[in-house]
Amino acid sequence: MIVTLTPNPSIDRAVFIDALHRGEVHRAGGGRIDPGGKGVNVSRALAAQSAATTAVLPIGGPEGHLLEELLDDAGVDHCSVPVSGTVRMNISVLEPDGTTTKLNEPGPELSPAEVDALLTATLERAAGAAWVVGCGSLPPGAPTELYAVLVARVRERGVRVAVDSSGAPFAAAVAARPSLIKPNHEELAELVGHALPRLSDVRAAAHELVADGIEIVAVSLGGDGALLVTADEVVHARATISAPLSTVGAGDCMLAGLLHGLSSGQSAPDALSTGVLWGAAAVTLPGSRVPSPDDLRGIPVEMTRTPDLTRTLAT
Ligand SMILES: Nc1ncnc2c1ncn2[C@@H]1O[C@H](COP(=O)(O)OP(=O)(O)O)[C@@H](O)[C@H]1O
Ligand SMILES: O=P(O)(O)OC[C@H]1O[C@](O)(COP(=O)(O)O)[C@@H](O)[C@@H]1O
Repeated sequence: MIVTLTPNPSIDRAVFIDALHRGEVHRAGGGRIDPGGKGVNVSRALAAQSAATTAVLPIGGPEGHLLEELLDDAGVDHCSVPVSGTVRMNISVLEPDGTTTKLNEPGPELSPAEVDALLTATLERAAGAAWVVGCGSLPPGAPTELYAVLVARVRERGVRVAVDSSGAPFAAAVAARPSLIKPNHEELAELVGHALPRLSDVRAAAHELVADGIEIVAVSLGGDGALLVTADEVVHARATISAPLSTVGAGDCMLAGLLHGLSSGQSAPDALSTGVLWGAAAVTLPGSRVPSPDDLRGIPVEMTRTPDLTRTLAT
């Protein structure tokens, strides 16, 4: 069982247009809505592969009801914590060449009691879980230390904990030493405070974090795949997708595949390959649709324990 906590979930609306022109009226060729928020996407990706998962999330307002309906339709088990504000709606504008412009709302203001209720619900479900994972931005009112507190409390219960976030909440969580983190290239650079143009720079930054006590650092690198670093291993995996459709939620699918692999007994390199496969499959799908078992077929993943560290990264 993998328990996800999404303090700031969303309804994701994807709008398809030919080209984005600032300040002009666009007639969209179509659109879709999906349940959203990073932990929600991790749970959706797991549920789509029939893996056990529960998503813990705040629910409020009409968008909250819609989110619950969408999760029910997708067969995603969820634990809704009622809040007085309204779940946000995030918009992705998708152009035919794969260019994605995202507009993310801040989310509802949570009261201290609502934040406590979210943590309590997550800890209740953590018992017996293989992993608890805290994902995404924090809504207004949630303390910067929310993920750091989650890490400490989950670890006390003997359960492994992962975090995927950004900015100050991510830095605070990293200081609390979760078992696993999954920054993307930009988030890792932000965390260590300097640019990481080559794979060797990413490896060095990840090594520093491992030396500080994080067991697994998995860095997603967009079209360059992902690099996983532990105290004993450096592994790179990559899948080539010739015409990516939408990268929204790809990192969440990658994290879901990685955690699923680890909790199913795969070695870290094999689990990384599973993660990269799920992430690559996600970019072949519209909006933030998550891959079905069929979508994973026929995508070859190259994995190596001796990556070319001189590789310059595109992302
Ligand atoms: N253009 C692409 N081609 C192939 N795979 C991709 C592409 N973009 C993303 N991926 C896959 O999705 C994963 C997550 O992508 P990334 O953009 O790094 O995450 P995030 O969504 O967190 O920013 C990558 O590790 C890779 O497996
Ligand atoms: O919590 P944040 O950082 O605002 O991100 C939330 C958004 O990110 C997503 O989880 C997608 O993730 P990506 O950043 O990987 O595209 C959406 O479902 C959601 O709208």
